Amino acid sequence: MNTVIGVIGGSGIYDIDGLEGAEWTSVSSPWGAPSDQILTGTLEGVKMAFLPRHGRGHVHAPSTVPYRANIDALKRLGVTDVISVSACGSFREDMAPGDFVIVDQFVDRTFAREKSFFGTGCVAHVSVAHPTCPRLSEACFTAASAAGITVHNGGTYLAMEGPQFSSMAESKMYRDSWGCDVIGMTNMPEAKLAREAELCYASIAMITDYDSWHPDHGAVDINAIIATLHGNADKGRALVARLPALLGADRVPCPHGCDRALDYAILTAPDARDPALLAKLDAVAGRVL
Ligand SMILES: CSC[C@H]1O[C@H](OP(=O)(O)O)[C@H](O)[C@@H]1O
Ligand SMILES: Nc1ncnc2[nH]cnc12
Repeated sequence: MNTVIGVIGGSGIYDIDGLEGAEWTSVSSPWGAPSDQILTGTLEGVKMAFLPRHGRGHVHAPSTVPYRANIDALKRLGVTDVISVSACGSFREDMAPGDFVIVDQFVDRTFAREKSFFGTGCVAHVSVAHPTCPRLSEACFTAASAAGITVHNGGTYLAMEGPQFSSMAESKMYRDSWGCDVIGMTNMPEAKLAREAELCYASIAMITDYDSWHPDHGAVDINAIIATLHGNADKGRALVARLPALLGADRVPCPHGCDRALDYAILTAPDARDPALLAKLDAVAGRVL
């Protein structure tokens, strides 16, 4: 099996350079239109697929990003490993703007998004106890370190609905009572859907601000975020460029079982399954259906 690296670029990252045979490709999905076309190509002999999460021109808000269509479209292109690159705020003094965090846990506070490919007619329950892939996350940490980026290995990401930033009371609660490290608006349900689609998922959080808890930094300022984003985006691209060499073109099964997440997940009896839903699940769950 071949490795195909899928990169979901967040705010400030709308393309990547250096791909051989780069081409923007339209992918249709039964889950609706993805955020944009997908840039496909090869880097150091490894296939890559890049999707701007908000679309080129930043069209989609965090609540309206078509998360299911995006993950389904990447799966249809043969993607095996998804790297999410996102802007985020920090709850930790030592996780400063400009630093990267390889996220390994989430608290999902989103409430206005479709969170599963499954439902009436085909019910499935996958585990997200460990929502990111340790192997892929390790490769991201190694790539970031080699690219000279200040990177923190592990952190809990609070996924909020947005689009407004948090109040100071919320920010302090997420930090002091809930023990979260960073905050953003997009990694959920993306990570859950990647698990349902049996894709390895790693999240690179690029810190742009201290949210609103920090006594010396005041409220989140979008202009300051954008200034930091420009520096972060180049570092993000440098990190991604190192991944093909680390992951290699020949893919061995995930030692953590991400690519077998559906083995025992589907509860609906075969004769009770909804044919229309099964048809939509062809890419995501075709391996087990
Ligand atoms: C530009 S600040 C708020 C915006 O940025 C982040 O987007 P992404 O995760 O796609 O990089 C954050 O989650 C908000 O959507
Ligand atoms: N402070 C913050 N809260 C939520 N999303 C963000 N994206 C960047 N900074 C953020």
